[in-house]
Amino acid sequence: MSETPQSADLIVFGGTGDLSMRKLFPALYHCDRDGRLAPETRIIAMSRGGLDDADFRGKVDAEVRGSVPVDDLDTWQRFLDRLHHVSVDISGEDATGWAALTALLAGHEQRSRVFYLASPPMTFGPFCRELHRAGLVTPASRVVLEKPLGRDLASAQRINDEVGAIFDEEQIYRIDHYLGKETVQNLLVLRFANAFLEPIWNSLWIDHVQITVAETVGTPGRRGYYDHAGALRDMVQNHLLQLLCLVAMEPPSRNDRESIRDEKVKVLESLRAITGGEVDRFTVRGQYTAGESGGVQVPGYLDEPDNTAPTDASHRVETFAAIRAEVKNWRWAGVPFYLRTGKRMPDRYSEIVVQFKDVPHSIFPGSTPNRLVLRLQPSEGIKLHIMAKEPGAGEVALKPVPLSLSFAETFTTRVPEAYERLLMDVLTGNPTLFMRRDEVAAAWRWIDPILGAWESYGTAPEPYPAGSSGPAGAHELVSRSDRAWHEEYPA
Ligand SMILES: NC(=O)C1=CN([C@@H]2O[C@H](COP(=O)(O)OP(=O)(O)OC[C@H]3O[C@@H](n4cnc5c(N)ncnc54)[C@H](OP(=O)(O)O)[C@@H]3O)[C@@H](O)[C@H]2O)C=CC1
Ligand SMILES: O=C1O[C@H](COP(=O)(O)O)[C@@H](O)[C@H](O)[C@H]1O
Repeated sequence: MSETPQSADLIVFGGTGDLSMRKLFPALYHCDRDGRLAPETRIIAMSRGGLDDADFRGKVDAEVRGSVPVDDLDTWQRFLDRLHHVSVDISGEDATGWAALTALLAGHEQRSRVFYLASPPMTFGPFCRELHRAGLVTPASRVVLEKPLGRDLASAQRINDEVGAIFDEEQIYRIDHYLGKETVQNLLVLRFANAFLEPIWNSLWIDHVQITVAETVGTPGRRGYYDHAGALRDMVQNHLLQLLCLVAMEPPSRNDRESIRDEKVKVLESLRAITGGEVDRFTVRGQYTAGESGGVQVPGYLDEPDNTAPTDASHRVETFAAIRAEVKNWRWAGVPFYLRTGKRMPDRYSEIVVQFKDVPHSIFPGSTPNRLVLRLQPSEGIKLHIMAKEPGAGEVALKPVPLSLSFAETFTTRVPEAYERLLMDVLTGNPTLFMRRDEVAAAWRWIDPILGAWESYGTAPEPYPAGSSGPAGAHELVSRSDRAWHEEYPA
């Protein structure tokens, strides 16, 4: 039975940015369409944009309407009517913006109040200080911090301290939207609600794990953010490491936020540090050049259209990262975890591949090891490739065939986007799928030496053409046996 939604004010700092337009507003529209937002709930966007409410509603209408199924214009209009815009520049002295926000929120202290920081991480501390100074932080308010939290461990700790000076830890929601994806949550169910996997979920039976997040999109219009982030900070420090944690963690004692977070931290702390000369051996970075993606010619990273021209940082930033990681504990010793992510790849897909070892002794020629593939997107599902006999008389011929579970075919309900789930969790005060401060710190502790080494090289990453599967060096990271599988049984 669905609960009656409570009235809320959701204030989105960075409400005109890429994240807001591509993910947050479409998700909020779906929540509204499904009746999960109370009639009085308001969404107040903040940016330097100098827009009034009408301008902002026009912008959302133009940029978001095409990406959501607007089958009913009244519902779309109701959604637009919830939107407001307040201009503020956090890097300058700007009293008018804060006065306007204060006026808008006055008299609504009883509502659930959520401040969503969808702006560059360095603005998080200043925004929180200004909110406090304006007296807008009520005991019941919550703050959402987008990833990546900082640029390294030191800046993450500083931001956490700054935000922690204004909000209690229970009020802070550190988001990683991959944790809101259905298949990611299903990974926990697969591992801990099925008995057959646990006995073989270790280095005795598993050869290696591949975690891949491939995107076809480039970074047009995002130079300001991306030049200072890169794939390692933007994707690996958070999304890919969270996925690795869920694959590698020990069974938590309960399905509650602290038990799960405790186990994830243990995994992060067990990651074998990659330092000094090992960085060259175990990591690869690349940057896309012009090529063909999705059937059209696209520019290279340095020529992406943007308001700002490329700088030295643009030349050095990676749009592709691959790492051979290892979890040094009893369960996983010696099992490589290959992490890979890149922009302008040939296809968009995110998946976790668990590659089992071969049978101890094969009596059939042509047998290949089992593999479990968890597809996070698109077409979420789980496939277990097993060996089967090809029908027919004569010599036994083997073929790997998938036992396949497609969520779309098995469950008829719409699979919600991760941000829908997570935004509703914040609005209703459920922090289970959000990250704890020590998790973020442990992830940075492992990433920092890699970043440090890459920055010390002072050289450009390996180029790869848009639409290719990354720089040549990335393929060398994967052992010969892993490659053999790809060659024989492409996804
Ligand atoms: N884009 C994505 O897919 C994802 C992004 N994120 C995170 O979300 C955050 C935003 O990313 P993204 O949307 O891509 O970035 P954009 O550069 O597209 O947007 C940044 C937003 O912040 C506002 N902003 C920037 N500086 C200031 C300032 N000094 N004062 C007030 N507002 C400011 C901008 O508005 P204006 O310029 O008009 O002032 C804009 O609305 C980052 O922390 C990123 O890591 C997380 C997950 C996915
Ligand atoms: O956090 C981010 O994620 C998106 C990819 O998210 P997905 O849900 O579409 O897989 C990525 O494009 C962006 O650069 C990054 O900041």
